[in-house]
Amino acid sequence: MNPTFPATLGGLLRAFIWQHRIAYGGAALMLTGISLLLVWIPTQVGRIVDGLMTHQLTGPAFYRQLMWLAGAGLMVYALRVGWRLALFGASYRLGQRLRVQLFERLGLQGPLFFQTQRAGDLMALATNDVDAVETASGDAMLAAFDGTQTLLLVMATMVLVIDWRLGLAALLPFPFMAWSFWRISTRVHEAWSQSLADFGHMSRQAQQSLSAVRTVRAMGLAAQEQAAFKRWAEASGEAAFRAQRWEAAYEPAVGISLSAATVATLGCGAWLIARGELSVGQLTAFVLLLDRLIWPMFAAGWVLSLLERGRAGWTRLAPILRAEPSRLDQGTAAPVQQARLQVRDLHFVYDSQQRATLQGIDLDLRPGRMLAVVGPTGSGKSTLLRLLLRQWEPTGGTIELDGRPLPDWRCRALSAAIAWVPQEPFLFSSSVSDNIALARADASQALIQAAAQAAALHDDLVRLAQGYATVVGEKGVSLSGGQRQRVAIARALLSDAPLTLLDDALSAVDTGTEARILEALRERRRQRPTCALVVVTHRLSAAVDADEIVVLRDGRITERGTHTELIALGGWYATQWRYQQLEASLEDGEPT
Ligand SMILES: Nc1ncnc2c1ncn2[C@@H]1O[C@H](COP(=O)(O)OP(=O)(O)OP(=O)(O)O)[C@@H](O)[C@H]1O
Repeated sequence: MNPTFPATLGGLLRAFIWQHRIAYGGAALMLTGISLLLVWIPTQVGRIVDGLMTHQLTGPAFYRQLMWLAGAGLMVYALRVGWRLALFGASYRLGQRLRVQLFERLGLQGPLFFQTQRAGDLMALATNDVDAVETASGDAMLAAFDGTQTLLLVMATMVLVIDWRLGLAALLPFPFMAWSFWRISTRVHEAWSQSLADFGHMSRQAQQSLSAVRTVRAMGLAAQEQAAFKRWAEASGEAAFRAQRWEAAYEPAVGISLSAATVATLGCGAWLIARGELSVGQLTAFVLLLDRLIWPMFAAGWVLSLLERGRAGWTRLAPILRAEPSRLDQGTAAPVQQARLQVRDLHFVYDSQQRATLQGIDLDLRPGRMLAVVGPTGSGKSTLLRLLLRQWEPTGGTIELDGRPLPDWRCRALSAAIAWVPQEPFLFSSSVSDNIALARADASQALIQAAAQAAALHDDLVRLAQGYATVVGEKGVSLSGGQRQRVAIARALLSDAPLTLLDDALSAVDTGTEARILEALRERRRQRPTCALVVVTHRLSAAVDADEIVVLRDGRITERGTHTELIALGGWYATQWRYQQLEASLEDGEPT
């Protein structure tokens, strides 16, 4: 577990408040000033009432007292603005820090993590759950401090300054209120936890439906997806409303308790006035002070509710923020100079699989050369590339690039050294130009165009209304599958990476285009002899010119050699080649 973040909300808030002690201290001082003034005002009113009743307060002295009251009111206003700026300024920083760290942490996680976490849930964490923790560090801290302080000050003034017997009478209903608060806060916590969990489900549902919008429509699943979304939205809303309903019960509990306290105070006060032990002004001040207790009572309920929400949010956030990165970046070597690849006795087993996906793989790829990996579907070809990219760690054996094991390289250096074109390339929702220049933001338009030409994409692009400036839509929806593949190939051609990995990346182009692209890649190796190419392909025509072809079957290399050698061997490769040649000639209408 990553120790940067404490496991509990209490721990997090303590650490954060200590870190921002000046802002919190300033807010606390201003709140104390407000509480003192708010307690002083009723006692001042009491003094004025007594002065008026005894005719001792008249003329300028009376107006002076009124001015003091007005001054105190203005001061309260100014201090209220001050604490808000200090406190909320700090609590927003917590929200911001949590969001940034969440994003950074997600960047350190590998595929295994994302196999168990869903994007929608992670979005809900970054929005709703962070909000809940932020509010707990701002509003809740304010209400807890201010409520407690006001309560203590008001009680002390009632008991010590006015009359302790009145104070005792006013306290009689308080045990009932404490019991009600405890009951209500338990229910509020349950309801908020449920609401946040259901909100996560709702976000996940929305993310899933929107990212697969074409499939959803094509399969006529829109109504079903909408119903699922509605179900989670309703469940989340219902749980939030349940929490609000329980929170609403605070008000009657406070109202009943304060009414009972007022009745007890008036009864006891009348008795004390009759005995000549209390003045009318003192009773007035006391009753006004009772009013000051409303805020601490509400604050108690509010604080409990906000902290419960914050706790529910933190319970979901902390495991993600504290999770160890699944891809350790402890290497120091950089940059990779040349694409020399050595794989020795490589084994790999996916956690969820019983059998090894790769077993005893040995490969040698020298700069300037091309390796082709072929084999039946599910034989482990893409897995091999994922291990080269360090998306997964081998369970046995070693992979060396430019003479060093992969973990010795800085992750950034490794990413910069390998241009990977996956089976389904990802395009960002920006222009085609930007998508091609992703790995080289400084590339000129001429270079981008040259890469597009080499990837046999240029002619397609000039036919688009906006040309290279065409925005490709989310995930590149406005381009065909073959165009998306060629944008990704142009991206690889433009990058400085010495090692290029094509994972069945020519499957959506015709054989003529495939040949042009392979020729461009060969030309690149000729111009930059430090570069090498690994091509995973089902179509053997893409492997013919490779310096070495390996056949993977059930995770093992069963055949290896050049095209001519493998044809002579008469194994899987030779059979597939004959079959694919026959298929191609039938498509061309040339019966053999
Ligand atoms: N993330 C994963 N978790 C568990 N098993 C996986 C995962 N990815 C792939 N596999 C399994 O590993 C095996 C090899 O898959 P891989 O994608 O490497 O095959 P491939 O040769 O590239 O297949 P294709 O030619 O169809 O793309 C398959 O049995 C697959 O089910």
